[in-house]
Amino acid sequence: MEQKRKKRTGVLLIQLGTPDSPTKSDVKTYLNEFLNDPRVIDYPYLKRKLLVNGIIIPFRVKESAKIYKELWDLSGGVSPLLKYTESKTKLLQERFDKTEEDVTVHMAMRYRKPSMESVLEEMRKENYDKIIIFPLFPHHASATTGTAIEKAVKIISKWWVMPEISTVNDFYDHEAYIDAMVERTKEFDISSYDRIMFSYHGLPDQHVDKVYDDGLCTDQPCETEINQKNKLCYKAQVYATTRALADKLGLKESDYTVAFQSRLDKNWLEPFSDKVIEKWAKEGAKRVLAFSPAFVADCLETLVEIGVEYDEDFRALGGEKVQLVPSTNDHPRFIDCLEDLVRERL
Ligand SMILES: C=CC1=C(C)c2cc3[nH]c(cc4nc(cc5[nH]c(cc1n2)c(C)c5CCC(=O)O)C(CCC(=O)O)=C4C)c(C)c3C=C
Ligand SMILES: [Fe+2]
Repeated sequence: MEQKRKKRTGVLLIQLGTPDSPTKSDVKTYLNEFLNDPRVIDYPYLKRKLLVNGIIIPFRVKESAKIYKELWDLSGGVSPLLKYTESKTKLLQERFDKTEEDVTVHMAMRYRKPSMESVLEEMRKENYDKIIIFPLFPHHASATTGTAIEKAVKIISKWWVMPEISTVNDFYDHEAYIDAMVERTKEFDISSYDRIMFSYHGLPDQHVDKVYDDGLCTDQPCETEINQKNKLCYKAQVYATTRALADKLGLKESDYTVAFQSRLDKNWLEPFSDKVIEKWAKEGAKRVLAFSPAFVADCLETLVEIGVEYDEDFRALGGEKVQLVPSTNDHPRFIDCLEDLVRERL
């Protein structure tokens, strides 16, 4: 009898992407690719072009390049987002190298390099039986998970031979992801902080409203429950992560605040993290512990926005310290999470 052939699986870990370097020209190229994505700035083509290329990029690029330079300086001359995506890929591969399964782990960035086109072309040549598209975002958003899956599927759909395809849509409540965040907290004495913030990347209100066929996100109980209607709503998922984390950290609801950072304009999810920090400083708070669970790798938004800018603003108003809890990065418990999510799909 013929021996059963072993199934070959290729995993594609996808991160958001980062500029090639912190120069103005590389940051401009990155912002141009990123912000012209219709799932990110969801306006009709001409309106988006005018807004992004006529207003946002010209007004933003100088400041963005400056903060990217700060990030590179803080992180040894590399993008931490790229560095940690590479180390996650290597560590996950090592897990599968020790097993019977034939699994190869690749990584790509949705914007810039390594590009999804080039990595998926390598994967096509491998002739995998199955491809697992794995965006590295715990919370589902059209601007992150959605665009990564759409692009991968668009590229694969042009192949002559189609492999089996599986996707990871979210992992906001995966036990190992929550545990990895909790492990990161162990180097801090939570009881020594007078305020605790869970600061998530923001989203325009209209992005969460578009999850619902009738009504708005604010009509839903997203802050207190996940249900059939809001299960893929970013806001509902970040609150669910917060409840799971608070539970494991032994925090009561009154001990912490959920807030949203990195907005481009005022019609984004509220409360805004920077405003909350400002209010706390004015109330006389001295020490803030800030978690940023939407990011599974440290990046501009964690190391510079929270770790430097919020800290400076807080001190300027009389506070002592905004302490960032590092992202899960390549913590072994987070690699457990990745392994688990792949294994469930083999
Ligand atoms: C964690 C999930 C993310 C969501 C949701 C998200 C939405 C979103 N972001 C922008 C605009 C910008 N984001 C920028 C940086 C950035 N964003 C994420 C993740 C999410 N974004 C990451 C991981 C990073 C950092 C990348 C790095 O290189 O370290 C930037 C660039 C920086 C800046 O100029 O401030 C912009 C711009 C929008 C418009 C959006 C949803 C609509
Ligand atoms: Fe962003």
